[in-house]
Amino acid sequence: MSLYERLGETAGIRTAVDDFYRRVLGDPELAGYFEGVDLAGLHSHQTDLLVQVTGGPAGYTGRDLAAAHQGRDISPEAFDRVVAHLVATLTALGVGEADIGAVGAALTAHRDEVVASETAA
Ligand code: HEM
Repeated sequence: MSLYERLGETAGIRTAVDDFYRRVLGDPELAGYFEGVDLAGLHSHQTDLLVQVTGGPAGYTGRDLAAAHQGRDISPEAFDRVVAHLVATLTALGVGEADIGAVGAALTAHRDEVVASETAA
């Protein structure tokens, strides 16, 4: 069974993404990054991406992660908080520890594309 199936396929992943953004937007240290963002579009792209990377159908049509996050001045601390919220979501939904580790590792692999580099203007 793929991770996609264990997460409850697209419906389960959508539920997880909703819970995840509730946590992120409710975090005063993160909410500012999302001001003025089209949240419906973000939910849908984030769901498609997670479906795709966990072994479900490939349907992600958003920008690549470097382009989506460029110029947002995302700090390493903000990145870690976002990952922690996703771990909290998956824990609350009863996802197993090994699967949470796999999702966490998949996200952390993209750290350099998301976090602002110190030399960026
Ligand atoms: C590995 C971790 C992350 C992944 C996989 C991820 C994934 C995504 C995806 C798929 C999109 C949609 C792109 C599109 O619609 O074209 C997006 C947009 C966005 N992300 Fe992330 N993200 C991550 C970390 C973060 C962090 C740490 C922050 C801020 C603290 C953040 C803030 C945003 C914002 C503000 C947008 C909206 C961009 C826009 O609509 O113009 N992301 N992210």
